[in-house]
Amino acid sequence: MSDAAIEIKNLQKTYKASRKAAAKNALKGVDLVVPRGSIFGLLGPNGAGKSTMINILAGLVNKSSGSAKICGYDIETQTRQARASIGIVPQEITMDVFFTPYQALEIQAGYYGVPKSQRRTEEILEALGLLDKRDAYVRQLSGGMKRRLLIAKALVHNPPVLILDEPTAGVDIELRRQLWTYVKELHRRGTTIILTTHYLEEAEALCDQIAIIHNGEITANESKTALLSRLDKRKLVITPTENLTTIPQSLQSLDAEISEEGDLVISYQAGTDSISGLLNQFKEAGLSIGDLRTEEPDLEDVFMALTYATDAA
Ligand SMILES: Nc1ncnc2c1ncn2[C@@H]1O[C@H](COP(=O)(O)OP(=O)(O)OP(=O)(O)O)[C@@H](O)[C@H]1O
Repeated sequence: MSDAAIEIKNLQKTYKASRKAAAKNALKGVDLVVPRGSIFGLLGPNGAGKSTMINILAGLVNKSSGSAKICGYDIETQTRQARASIGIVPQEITMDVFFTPYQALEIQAGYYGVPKSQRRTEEILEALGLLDKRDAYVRQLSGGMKRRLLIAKALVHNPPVLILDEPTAGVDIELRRQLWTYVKELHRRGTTIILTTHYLEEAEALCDQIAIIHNGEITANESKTALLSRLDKRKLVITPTENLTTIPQSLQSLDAEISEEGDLVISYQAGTDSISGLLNQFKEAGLSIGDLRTEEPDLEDVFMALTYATDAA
């Protein structure tokens, strides 16, 4: 059995020009390996190519060149096994509203050829908190319930790989927590999870490996810890004893700002700038320190640096 849940090699996609738009090179030779058993975050700004990549894996978009395997099965030559190995929770809520959740899952199971004796319809409905809605019409479900039903549909054939495309966009915090509890449970039982999200703190909390895609190219792909340690920018947050409303003249050469709380926040390079030097400058400006702390970069800082640094250059 292949060690990789997903193995993509030199994947390219060019959307043909239409009357309304020029041709678009959406994926420019992507190489990506998603290890089995990981919770893998795929991050990128709007239009980066995430959906194109996912849709190629799902068989909804044809690649222009390159290859992709799901659990070792080539999407082109072993299409049936590749499709059976993956469940996809789409971004948009698209569902036939005239069925009940129970019927929707049964139809989906039929579509995947799951024999009646092996169906887990009730179990899945229960796991996603939808059992009491099993016979309600989908159109009567709340937005959050519809989203849970989408996850349920992606699970009927028990796929070893589950892709969640922006699953919590517009979902309230309570429901988001519930969804993640269930996703973590699936992961614990051995499912590889791939997640695209705009909520960077969500990727930071959940994913063990993260790839960043930008303009159809992978710009980073490493463990979350390695990614976070990439930036040597740190923040020194000083709470002065006196009220500070403007940055004193002698500190204006620093990368400093005053926060809403009235703290002086100085960004510095770890390893280059010395904290004691910064503190001396602060004291020389005639200020005294009430409190002091340093902050590590978060995923948002790393994402911004990796995604937009090259654009600005
Ligand atoms: N069917 C299509 N025809 C032409 N161009 C397309 C088509 N689908 C996507 N594109 C273009 O390809 C690029 C990548 O789009 P894609 O939807 O893969 O990005 P994304 O990273 O998923 O963005 P988002 O986060 O907004 O969903 C974009 O420039 C988009 O406009």
